[in-house]
Amino acid sequence: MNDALRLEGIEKGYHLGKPNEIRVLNGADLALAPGEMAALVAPSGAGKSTLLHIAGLLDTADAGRVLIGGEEMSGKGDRARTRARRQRIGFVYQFHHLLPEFTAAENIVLPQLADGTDPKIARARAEDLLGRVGLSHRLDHRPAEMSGGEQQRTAFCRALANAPSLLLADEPTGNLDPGSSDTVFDTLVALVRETGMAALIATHNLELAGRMDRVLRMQEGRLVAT
Ligand SMILES: Nc1ncnc2c1ncn2[C@@H]1O[C@H](COP(=O)(O)OP(=O)(O)OP(=O)(O)O)[C@@H](O)[C@H]1O
Repeated sequence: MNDALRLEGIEKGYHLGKPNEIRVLNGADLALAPGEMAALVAPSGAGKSTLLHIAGLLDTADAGRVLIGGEEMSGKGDRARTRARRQRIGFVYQFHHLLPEFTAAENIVLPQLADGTDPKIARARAEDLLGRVGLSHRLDHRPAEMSGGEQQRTAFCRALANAPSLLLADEPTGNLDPGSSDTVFDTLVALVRETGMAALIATHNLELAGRMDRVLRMQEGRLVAT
């Protein structure tokens, strides 16, 4: 079976004008099997976000290949990358980035409508997903009317709206206090396990990382097993 995500020889630098070139990724390789959950642990500035953005087709590498479900994405144009991002990849950020003027359910309906799903089916899926993370009573609340943990759980549901095969999360509980971070993280893990997605989750929290199938570190712009 194809890997859910495969990175081969990824290089990335930021060119701020000589002599200020920063090399962040320097031949990073990764193979993530379907259903596998891996943690990405590295100090601040090591390049976790850069790697996740490249894997999530939000940014392009200077060199190397990105394969999603066995399909090479590196050379593809914007339309194909956008479609792959919408259908096959879910992304969770440290801050929820929910649309403030829409309710929790609407935030999960919208990406489905963008993908051509029937509105009734989209609404039913939003209700189902929010129910699974214990938010059936928050369907029609706007983000400002929810707690930080509730907002982040809604953001997880939005990432899963179009049933992607790969979830990428950039410190998904980094913005929450330690107590709610733990329970919200548990919710994310349960949701990923239930759906059988592969997931790559950047976190500073070693205890949370230890609950994944595998923990990866970044060392000199490469990924290494711990
Ligand atoms: N757009 C950019 N332009 C220039 N430099 C950048 C840019 N984005 C990131 N960098 C630099 O690249 C390096 C890696 O950044 P990145 O955000 O990937 O690290 P990180 O491991 O995710 O850090 P954190 O844990 O603090 O979020 C940092 O030194 C950062 O300053």
